[in-house]
Amino acid sequence: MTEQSGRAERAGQAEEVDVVVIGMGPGGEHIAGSLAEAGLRVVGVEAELVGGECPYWGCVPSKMMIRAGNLLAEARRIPGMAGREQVAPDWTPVADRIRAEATDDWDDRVAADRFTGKGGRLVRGRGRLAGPGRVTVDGPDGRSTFTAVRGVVIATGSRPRVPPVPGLADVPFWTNRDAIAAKEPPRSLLVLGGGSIGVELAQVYARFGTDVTVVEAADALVPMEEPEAGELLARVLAAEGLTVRTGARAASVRYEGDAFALALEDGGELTGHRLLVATGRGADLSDLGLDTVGLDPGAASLRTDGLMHAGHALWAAGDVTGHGAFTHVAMYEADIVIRAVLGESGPEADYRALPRVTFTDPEIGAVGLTEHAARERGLTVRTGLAQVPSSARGWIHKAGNEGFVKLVEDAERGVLVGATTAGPMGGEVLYGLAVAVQAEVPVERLRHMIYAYPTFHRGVEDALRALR
Ligand SMILES: Cc1cc2nc3c(=O)[nH]c(=O)nc-3n(C[C@H](O)[C@H](O)[C@H](O)COP(=O)(O)OP(=O)(O)OC[C@H]3O[C@@H](n4cnc5c(N)ncnc54)[C@H](O)[C@@H]3O)c2cc1C
Ligand SMILES: NC(=O)c1ccc[n+]([C@@H]2O[C@H](COP(=O)([O-])OP(=O)(O)OC[C@H]3O[C@@H](n4cnc5c(N)ncnc54)[C@H](O)[C@@H]3O)[C@@H](O)[C@H]2O)c1
Repeated sequence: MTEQSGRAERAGQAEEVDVVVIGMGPGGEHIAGSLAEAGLRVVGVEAELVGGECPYWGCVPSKMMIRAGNLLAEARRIPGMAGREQVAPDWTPVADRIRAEATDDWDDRVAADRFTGKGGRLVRGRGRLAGPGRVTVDGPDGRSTFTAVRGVVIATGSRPRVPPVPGLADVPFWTNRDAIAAKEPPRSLLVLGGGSIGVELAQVYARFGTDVTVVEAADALVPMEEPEAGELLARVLAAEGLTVRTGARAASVRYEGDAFALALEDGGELTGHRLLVATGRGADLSDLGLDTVGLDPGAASLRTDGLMHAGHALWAAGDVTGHGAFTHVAMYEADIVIRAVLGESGPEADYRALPRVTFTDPEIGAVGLTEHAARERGLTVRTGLAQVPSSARGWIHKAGNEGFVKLVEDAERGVLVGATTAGPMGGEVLYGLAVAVQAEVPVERLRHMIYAYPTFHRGVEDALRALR
């Protein structure tokens, strides 16, 4: 604390700074750090850990778990391909690695020092707006108030959405945080929700010996993606011994002894030693003081324009904007905010080629519109589908080669508006198609280029040939 800020706080006055960033997840940390490096007086406000959900309870530790699960799965593919295998899964190195390498045992000192090393000032506590350009923070040392002369950035992320299933609020269910911090795999696990979190964590735990059941209300797993992706995952997960229940709605939940009982609307009942609720995430705008700047605290997300303005001298980035709960969206929007605050020109936000990767095995890469979404928009759609196992590389790969490439073309313009790449390294195969969607490369051009043999991405050429 500087002498001036100490005096201001003791006197109960507002301290003047250039920018206040509320929420220091991937989006907020990038904005606050970059603006501080640019020489602005920046206060970063964080209620929990600098770095947010991604490094401590999200992307990073979950992908460490997935890497470990994939190693086991690859070893189990050795018979018939490369000899004999004897695999003994052990969660200890996974849990240890998450503590030692990913999260420092959920200690954010390195991230906090990184920010202050750039010249920023970290204020711990819960921030809220108290009028235009004014922020109060309630923290361990009491309340501080700031006036941000350039403006305020809201990057408060999202939190799990818990459905109103009778009994659920009264039982000790897991969210992603418990599933990431677990020191041992449970004997059995019920997973409510078959979206990204549900399927990624379900497959990992099953590979470490947990008896897993996935309960998804929609008719398919990962229902926001192409139906072929959900069908593929259901088939693969079932082959690995998981139980997958789609079109299944939970009617009530009980916790008795050491087990959960999940009653379904169709009359069935499922049991498990742990219950992971992974039914989506959403922003919580209720306690951000949005009413003090004329915005609706009851909205589902913070509406922004193309330069991420949520209001006058007020910007937002990341999950809170509702454009896709992904770290790459938070970072992309953060870059736009940084430019806007610094008065630099640049393109507005463009979500046409928003990439998603579900890191199951097979990975599900997707970009742009699904066939359904494209038809809903009234486009004249042609689709092309190619199966990975029938490609040269897929056939060579053999064990674990399930997957497909699906292309969605706006036939009137002759450009791709969406693509899905499921299979080994599906998320990496996606890249070329993300460029094609973003740059609107004519399908005719894509047809007449050279695809290296025998790569997985050569399936794109087959799918282009199948467009109709
Ligand atoms: C299990 C899991 C796996 C995931 N895997 C991936 C993946 O592989 N790839 C990917 O792209 N995305 C993944 N995500 C999503 C990714 O974690 C989020 O999209 C990303 O963290 C969003 O960043 P953010 O900055 O918007 O918000 P967050 O990371 O949510 O950070 C927001 C921060 O704001 C703080 N905060 C909130 N309110 C206040 C307040 N009033 N005052 C002060 N501080 C406040 C919070 O404490 C938090 O630290 C995953 C998420 C989960 C849960
Ligand atoms: N690989 C990645 O990039 C990655 C990984 C994990 C999470 N994430 C991000 O985090 C967000 C949240 O993940 P998520 O998996 O919780 O949400 P999600 O929106 O991906 O999936 C939630 C699923 O739960 C289902 N559902 C909702 N209510 C239900 C109910 N009562 N009973 C049964 N099923 C129900 C939905 O139909 C949906 O399929 C994702 O949208 C994604 O943006 C990304």
